[in-house]
Amino acid sequence: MTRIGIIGSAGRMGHALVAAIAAADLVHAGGIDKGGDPTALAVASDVLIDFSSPHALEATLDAAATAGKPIVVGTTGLEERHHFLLDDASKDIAVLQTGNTSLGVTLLAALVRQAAASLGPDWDIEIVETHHRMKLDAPSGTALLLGQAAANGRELALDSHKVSGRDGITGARTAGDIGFAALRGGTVAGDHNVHFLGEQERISLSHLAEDRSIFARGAVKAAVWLCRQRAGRYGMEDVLGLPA
Ligand SMILES: NC(=O)C1=CN([C@@H]2O[C@H](COP(=O)(O)OP(=O)(O)OC[C@H]3O[C@@H](n4cnc5c(N)ncnc54)[C@H](OP(=O)(O)O)[C@@H]3O)[C@@H](O)[C@H]2O)C=CC1
Ligand SMILES: O=C(O)C1=N[C@H](C(=O)O)C[C@H](O)C1
Repeated sequence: MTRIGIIGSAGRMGHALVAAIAAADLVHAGGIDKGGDPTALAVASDVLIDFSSPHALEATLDAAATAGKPIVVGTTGLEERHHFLLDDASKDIAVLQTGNTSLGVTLLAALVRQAAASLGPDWDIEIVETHHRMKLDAPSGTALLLGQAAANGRELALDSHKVSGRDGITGARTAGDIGFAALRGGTVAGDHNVHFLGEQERISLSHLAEDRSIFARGAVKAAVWLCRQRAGRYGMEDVLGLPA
């Protein structure tokens, strides 16, 4: 039976993961939080799942690569340098990183890509996300993932078209921008709305997470799948057999 080690085990997602591992009849190999030893955890596990902090990533990837164990990274707030670290580790081990491990958002990303490609550049794209008051990063990893899907559909680079958190005299909207707005409050597990705004008509594609158990189930499914993969970089669409 697959032994799963958790980075960020005492957190909200850590608790949800422990429940999902038990529900899937798998083995919880242990967990660490800030100050814990990722090397010992990697040795004791068949696969690692990391839902913690970007600050943990470098040491966690080193531990996974040294022990030769695959890793699912769900932590958000990652910067370009973290993606270089992920690319580097994926030369030696199987690495799956995603801003959202749910089935629903993975499907939504494919739909957003298709809609962006079909509607064309005359339709403005705005992404609105709502999360609980404790969330540390914005825009959410999911919003960025959906923005990337829209940019892929339009065959353009998200970095040069991303506009986040407008305030003040912003001027008129630039054609081709992909806008992001973040709301924070209460206990919302994660709502994402992708708006396509055209001339006299609008389309909105949405995903509403009712409980973070959906992320935990997806992460556990991904971890089991990842144990059978070669070294490389993967996404949830690979696990679920959906288009990227
Ligand atoms: N991809 C997805 O589908 C999802 C991603 N997330 C992301 O997962 C992450 C965690 O979310 P959540 O569980 O709500 O957050 P919490 O704050 O509840 O938990 C984070 C945990 O990580 C631990 N941690 C912090 N720094 C380190 C470190 N350097 N090394 C090891 N452990 C550390 C914390 O320990 P301590 O208390 O000791 O600091 C804490 O137990 C966030 O980035 C969030 O956005 C969340 C849900 C779904
Ligand atoms: O911090 C959270 O809670 C969540 N984080 C992820 C994100 O940043 O998109 C996924 C989910 O929306 C919950």
